[in-house]
Amino acid sequence: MFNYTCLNPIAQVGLDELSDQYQKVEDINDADAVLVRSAAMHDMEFSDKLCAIARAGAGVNNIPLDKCADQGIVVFNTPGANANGVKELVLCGMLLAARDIAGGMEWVKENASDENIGKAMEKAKKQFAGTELKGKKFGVIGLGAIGVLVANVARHLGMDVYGVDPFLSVKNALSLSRDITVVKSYDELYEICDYITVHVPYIPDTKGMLNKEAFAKMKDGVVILNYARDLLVNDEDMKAALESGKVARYVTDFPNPAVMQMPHVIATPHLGASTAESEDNCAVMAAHEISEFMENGNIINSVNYPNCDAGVCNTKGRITVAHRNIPKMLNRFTEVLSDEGINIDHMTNKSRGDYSYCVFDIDADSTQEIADKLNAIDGVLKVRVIK
Ligand SMILES: NC(=O)c1ccc[n+]([C@@H]2O[C@H](COP(=O)([O-])OP(=O)(O)OC[C@H]3O[C@@H](n4cnc5c(N)ncnc54)[C@H](O)[C@@H]3O)[C@@H](O)[C@H]2O)c1
Ligand SMILES: O=C(O)CC[C@@H](O)C(=O)O
Repeated sequence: MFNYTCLNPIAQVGLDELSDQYQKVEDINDADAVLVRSAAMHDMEFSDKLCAIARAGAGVNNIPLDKCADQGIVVFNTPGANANGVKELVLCGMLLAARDIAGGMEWVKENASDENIGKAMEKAKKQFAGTELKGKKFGVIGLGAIGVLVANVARHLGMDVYGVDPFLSVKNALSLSRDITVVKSYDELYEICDYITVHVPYIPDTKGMLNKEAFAKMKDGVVILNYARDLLVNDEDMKAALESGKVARYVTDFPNPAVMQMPHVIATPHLGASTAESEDNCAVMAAHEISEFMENGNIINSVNYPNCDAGVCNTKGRITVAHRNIPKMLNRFTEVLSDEGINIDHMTNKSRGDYSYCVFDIDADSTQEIADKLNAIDGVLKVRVIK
């Protein structure tokens, strides 16, 4: 039996994917696995029992990835599962920025009881007029799951689309409409675009990337869309850019008190992934990742350990070892197993940065005693008896 806990509401359709081998618990200290969305986990302590955290979503900046890796806790996310939900909201944000739809709707509410509203609005409407998206230059920073969809939809609207991504994958490059221009530097994109949208993870390298130096290179009156994370934008510099007119509109899914004091802000309350479809997709993918890991020891879509797929175990036993990526570890593991007279039928070892993960399929039943001996090796972070 495996225990799991949910730190945020997780769509039931996902939880239903967990078999009757799983029971929900309230206390994270009793859990083998955690399902989470945006709950802040940086200040949490994790028990030795905890093996896996699945983020039902893309961004993992709410989870202490290195601390988890050091404790042998594998963290997963659900790549692409909510990308369409975000794409549709970005499209909405572009339209809200191009035309004063919100102002117009507000005016209608205020004048709702005016018998002559039909006449009055024909006079009033000029104050809400805007521009069209067609023909405008649109820049996408980060051509991942969301960025690619946003770039393609903008192209279909007749925009002239540019993208930049220093780590563009072949899969994503192939998913881009052919007439989208991929540029090599942010500067190239900043100089030409009327609309700039950001879809990169929040990591030390991207912190505050939209700052006064970046704004200085952009066209006057540029529209900035941020459906990625608040701290990608330097708030003080954004305030100055909005006040001077350098940035005409800041459309963000991440309001805070400082942002809400700024002029020309269009804000939504982190709604990008809040659609029934995205929530279901993320929950189902997260539940599959947890089941595969808890039941077979396989790692799919991890963000702090290597992916590792040894399939279903067809031998008598399976043991997994999360360990530091340092020399001689495999020698030590095989020594423990051979000292026990155990033959290894199949072994997979994968590494990612400072961490490695090993799956041993053996010709004997795994015992807690063997697991304890492996656990005692310096550099081992977590050993699990799968079978
Ligand atoms: N508003 C929301 O509700 C919502 C929903 C989903 C995701 N997000 C945010 O959007 C981000 C992107 O999501 P995704 O699903 O597209 O992720 P993704 O991993 O598919 O794409 C991220 C892309 O950013 C690129 N990248 C990384 N560092 C970069 C850099 N320094 N400069 C340019 N590109 C860089 C990567 O190569 C990758 O292609 C997430 O990390 C998350 O913070 C927000
Ligand atoms: O869970 C959510 O609602 C938001 C998720 C989103 O920010 C993400 O990074 O996937």
